[in-house]
Order: sequence, then structure tokens, then C-alpha cells
Amino acid sequence: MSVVHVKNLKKNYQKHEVIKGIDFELMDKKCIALLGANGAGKTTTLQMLSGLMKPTNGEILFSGSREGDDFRHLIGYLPQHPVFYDWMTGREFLEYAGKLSGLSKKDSKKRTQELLELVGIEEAKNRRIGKYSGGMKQRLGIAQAIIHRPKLVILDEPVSALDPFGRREVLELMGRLKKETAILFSTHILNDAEEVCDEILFLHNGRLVESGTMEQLRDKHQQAKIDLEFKEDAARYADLFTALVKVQSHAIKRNKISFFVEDIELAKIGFLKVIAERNLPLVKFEISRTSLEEVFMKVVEK
Ligand SMILES: Nc1ncnc2c1ncn2[C@@H]1O[C@H](COP(=O)(O)OP(=O)(O)OP(=O)(O)O)[C@@H](O)[C@H]1O
Repeated sequence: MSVVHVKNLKKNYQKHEVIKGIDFELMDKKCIALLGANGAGKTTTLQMLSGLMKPTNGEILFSGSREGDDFRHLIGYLPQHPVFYDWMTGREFLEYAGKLSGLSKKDSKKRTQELLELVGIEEAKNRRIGKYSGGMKQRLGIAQAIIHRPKLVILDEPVSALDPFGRREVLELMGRLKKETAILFSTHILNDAEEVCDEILFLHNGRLVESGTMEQLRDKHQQAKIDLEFKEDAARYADLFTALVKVQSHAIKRNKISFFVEDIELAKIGFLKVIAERNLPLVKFEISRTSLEEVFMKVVEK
């Protein structure tokens, strides 16, 4: 089921158009990554969706509501740089946020306990937030954003400022969270998107240059790849392989060569034969597919 439909969304800052007419639809209980380089327009888009900023043009229609309706109860939002009251405990903060979002005192307490468990900070609930790690603060922020059971939770760069441990905790939480609600999160880190999301929206200079499920993007853009690493400069060996099988392209970086091939099975047999027959000084043979990062570079260079 659709949660929100965005049509021809535009935003100007003074005369400068930073969002140039984007369209997309978000489905229930999916995790969607809004991907883009710095300045692509991610924060601007998320702020319009969360109701914090008015679009210059276009429509944001939440299912079950009409244009002009107040849709804030349907969304939860965690800004890029959330601010907490460090003197409050995690439990106090969530109970307070629950009451602010309209829950009764009793419901707020009940939901707080449920969320403390869901986000994994139950044990630290009576500790002051000032003593929490970055990952714990971010998980508390996510709990706050979903306290009123929104249909869509919007997270602006939720893992960018975290160390690898914090990052892992939050990514795992996002994976669990999509059972409850749709998640839209922005990032410029492609691995994070690849790890948790079902769909991707690629934003580039204020336009959506590509979108789809991970599977659709892989089918459309990803190619099979064989990486070879030699003990010495790889350039001298490239021709031995390109002459062999249908190699679509290759890239040489000092001791390494990446070959993009059409038929991975055929290429694998041919490559291994050449390596064995000529006893080439190989240190690594790896079969993979182009990463999302390579897909992204390809899409934005179009
Ligand atoms: N209040 C503002 N006034 C004028 N221009 C702005 C304003 N806020 C953002 N911009 C410009 O709009 C463009 C998009 O900014 P936005 O913050 O939405 O991008 P972003 O993709 O979130 O980038 P980042 O990853 O750096 O946060 C940028 O060129 C930015 O300089």
C-alpha cells in the first residue's frame, strides 16, 4: 500500500532552484534510501516531506488525507543534528516526547517502555542522556520519532556521524523497524543504503536520476566483474585476457585489473586457463559484481 505520493516537487531558495520537479511514491513497511552527494538536495526534500518547509511547487499526498490536510501525525522525523536535553534520562525524554505528540500519560509510559526495548536502551533508561554514546543517542532519537506510531519515519543522515559500532547498531535497528513503518533515510554512503534498504532514490543536482528496488537497479546496471591482482604491474597482462573472451571493458590500477564481462562462466574458465598455462604471478582472483557505488557513478555521469 502506498504511504505517500510526491508529484512534481520543486523548491527554490530565492531564485535558485534546488529541487527541480521530482516524483516518487513510498510504499508501506519498506525502507527507502534517498541517496545523493553533498548538496544534491536531500535535506531540502526531507524537510518538505516532514512539513518543516513549504514546497515552491508540487504535491505531497499522504494516503487517506487530502491536499492541505495536516499530515504531521502521519510522520516521524529525526533531523541530521538532533538536540537532546542531556540532563534528562532516556525514559523521561521519551515520556515527554509522547505527551508532546498527544499521547495520554498512561499511553506515553507504556509506549516508552515498548520503545526502550525495541531500540535496545532499556538497561540505560534511567541514565542521563549526556552519558549516552552517539549510537545510543541516535537510537533514542529514532524512538522519539516513532513514539506516535507514524506511517512514515524520515531520518536525515542517521548514521553519518557515528563510529562503526554506532553505525552497526543503528542500521540493525532500521532493519527491525520496517516491520512497523515505512522508513525514508538520506545518506551519501552507498554501503549503508545497500545494506538495509529495499528501494533507492538517486538524487543528483535536485533531480531524481534513477530509482527502483535494489533488484531492479542491479538488473539494469550491474555487470559481472573479475578482479585480478598480480605481484607486479598489471598492465602488461591485460591483452592476454581481453583477447580471450567477450570483455566489455577493463580498468587497470597498478597491480590490479578489473574486467567487466558478459558471460561470467566462460570468462572464469578462460581466465584460469591462461593464468595456469602461463604460470602468471597472480596473488588474487575475485569474481564479483559492480557495486552500488559504481552504479551511482555511472548514473550521475550520464
Ligand atoms: N536555506 C538555504 N538558502 C539557500 N540555499 C540553500 C539553503 N539550504 C540549502 N541550500 C542549498 O540547496 C542545495 C541543496 O541543499 P541540501 O542541504 O538539501 O543538500 P543535501 O543533499 O542535504 O546536502 P548534504 O549532504 O551536504 O547535507 C545546496 O546547494 C545548498 O547550498
